[in-house]
Amino acid sequence: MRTTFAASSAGAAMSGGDAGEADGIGLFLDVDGTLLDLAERPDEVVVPASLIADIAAAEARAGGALALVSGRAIAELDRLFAPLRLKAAGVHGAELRLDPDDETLTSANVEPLPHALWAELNVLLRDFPGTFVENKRYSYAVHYRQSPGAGDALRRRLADLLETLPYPGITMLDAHCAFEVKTRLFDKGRAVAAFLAYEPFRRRTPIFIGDDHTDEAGFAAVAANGGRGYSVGSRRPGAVGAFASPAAVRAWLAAYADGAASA
Ligand SMILES: O=P(O)(O)OC[C@H]1O[C@H](O[C@H]2O[C@H](CO)[C@@H](O)[C@H](O)[C@H]2O)[C@H](O)[C@@H](O)[C@@H]1O
Repeated sequence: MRTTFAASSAGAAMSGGDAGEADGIGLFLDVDGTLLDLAERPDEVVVPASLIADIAAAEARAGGALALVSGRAIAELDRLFAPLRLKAAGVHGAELRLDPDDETLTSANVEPLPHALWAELNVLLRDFPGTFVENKRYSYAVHYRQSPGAGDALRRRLADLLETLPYPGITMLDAHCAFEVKTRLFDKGRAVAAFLAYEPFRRRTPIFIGDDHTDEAGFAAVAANGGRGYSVGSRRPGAVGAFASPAAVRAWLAAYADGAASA
């Protein structure tokens, strides 16, 4: 069963508590292109066994204040990072799991996208061999990694489609060789804000690490709450620094988990 989550009212209902344990940071980690190297297809990513152990140890060092903030669905994150079941935001914040013992919640007012739009996208993609669309209920990700030259034409066709179809409020975001078709009702920034209203994130200094345009809302949210965003590869708008690669993020996480690095 899914429940609707309203960040503001639930946050106000939280009791107080000292969040000053550990070293005072709250870690928000993007997945693809940040913790994991990018792969040709979404189901081809490799999760190093050492990463699972390092995330668990980093979560312990952060006093539990660690969450995945991903474009993937939470069920998919659980499969990738098994046996861990982490605090997580999925599908760019449409799904929230503030406590690993809880079920997955959907953000307030967020509904699955219309099936008719899914059908329209599949028809459109017949003109773009090598592309495909991934159905995440609250977002349809149109992938063109295997047809990289198609990006510009595909962007124009998708924009035209969204303009002409009767689905108000649906937009698309540029991602890595993909366009995320979603409503404007949720994003990674709002997901981070929801976590920050809860223990153990309250009063922590939030750190967000992400790699693409969809992560920029996360960088803005941590900056607005006294924290810092770091991108991966190039330095993206809103980030105060950048890791060279996902391998560099994993190395930092391992060092942080060991107590050999801080944030
Ligand atoms: O927010 P993230 O955790 O970074 O997830 C973003 C998207 O990741 C996946 O797509 C991306 O990674 C694939 C595997 O490396 C790659 O083939 C694809 O080109 C990338 O766009 C995932 O499929 C999406 O649903 C996520 O939104």
